[in-house]
Amino acid sequence: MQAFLAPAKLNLFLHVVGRRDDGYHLLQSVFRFLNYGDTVEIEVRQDGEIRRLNHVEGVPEAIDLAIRAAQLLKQTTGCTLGADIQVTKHIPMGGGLGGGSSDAATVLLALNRLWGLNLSRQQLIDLGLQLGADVPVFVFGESAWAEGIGEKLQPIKLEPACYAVLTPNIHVSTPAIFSKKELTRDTRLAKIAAFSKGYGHNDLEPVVCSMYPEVAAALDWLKQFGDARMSGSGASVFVELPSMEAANKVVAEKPSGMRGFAAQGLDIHPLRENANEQLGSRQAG
Ligand SMILES: C[C@](O)(CO)[C@H](O)COP(=O)(O)OP(=O)(O)OC[C@H]1O[C@@H](n2ccc(N)nc2=O)[C@H](O)[C@@H]1O
Ligand SMILES: Nc1ncnc2c1ncn2[C@@H]1O[C@H](COP(=O)(O)OP(=O)(O)OP(=O)(O)O)[C@@H](O)[C@H]1O
Repeated sequence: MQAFLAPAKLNLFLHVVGRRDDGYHLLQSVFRFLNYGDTVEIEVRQDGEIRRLNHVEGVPEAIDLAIRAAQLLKQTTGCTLGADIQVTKHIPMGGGLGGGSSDAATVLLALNRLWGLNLSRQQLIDLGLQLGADVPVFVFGESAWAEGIGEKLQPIKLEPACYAVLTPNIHVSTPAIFSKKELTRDTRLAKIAAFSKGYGHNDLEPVVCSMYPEVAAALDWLKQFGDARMSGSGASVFVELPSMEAANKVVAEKPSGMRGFAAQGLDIHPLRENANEQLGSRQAG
């Protein structure tokens, strides 16, 4: 089996700027990957079957985004090969860190190569969007300024940074948060040039904090160390710290009732180079 990283992401800020007719929300956000994530192991099968080797608590095979990504890629391309897929989860589920989405993107990127499909990065982004709004950025593969529902992506240069990430032991439902009446949906549109460290806020944060006191408490505690924020639709909260030593120290001192890890920003997705090669060979051919 070949092993691939599916990194976690942070939303450094997240503005809700509108709503589409289909109910999906228009966002502006900066996505940053972390050098912490799930491990996705894949082995090509000659018989065309797609099989999940692991059990994920609460995630039946039929809805597992890693498996659905493989099935979608197979259906779309008519590839006759299959795959054994094993995901070792480290990213807290429903944590706003994009775990399932990242697993799906890693499967798309890895199978594109292992099945010899030569789909372009843009084709994989389009497929990823069918699986979820957070999948495209992982296929895009670098720190991004995101618009639309998360599929309009521009690269953005970010300073190196270390983070402490805490996840209260609760599960936040993304659709439930987006459907709340109290959610503000009219933050003013900004340009990418407006972004610098500490920019913006997370519009979903007050809604999640009012529904889940555990998230409010985690944020309050983390704010003693800096400008703490929630990622995505929560429940995870994070703060930037000057070093990994400082980040590890914060995680070691975290209050009970939550998970935590320290990580560094990851500028390029480990599978990004492969996507580029595919793109390059396609253009050359
Ligand atoms: C909050 C973020 O994590 C920020 O990165 C993402 O926008 C969420 O992305 P995701 O978990 O991949 O979300 P999806 O699985 O596509 O959507 C779940 C549900 O969240 C709501 N949703 C999601 C994304 C978005 N831009 N607007 C929405 O209103 C919709 O009700 C949708 O049915
Ligand atoms: N491979 C997978 N890993 C984790 N969750 C998955 C997976 N496949 C499907 N899911 C489903 O997706 C839900 C959300 O999980 P995920 O970890 O992606 O949330 P999240 O970090 O809040 O995502 P996002 O930030 O994209 O909203 C889970 O509760 C689970 O039902």
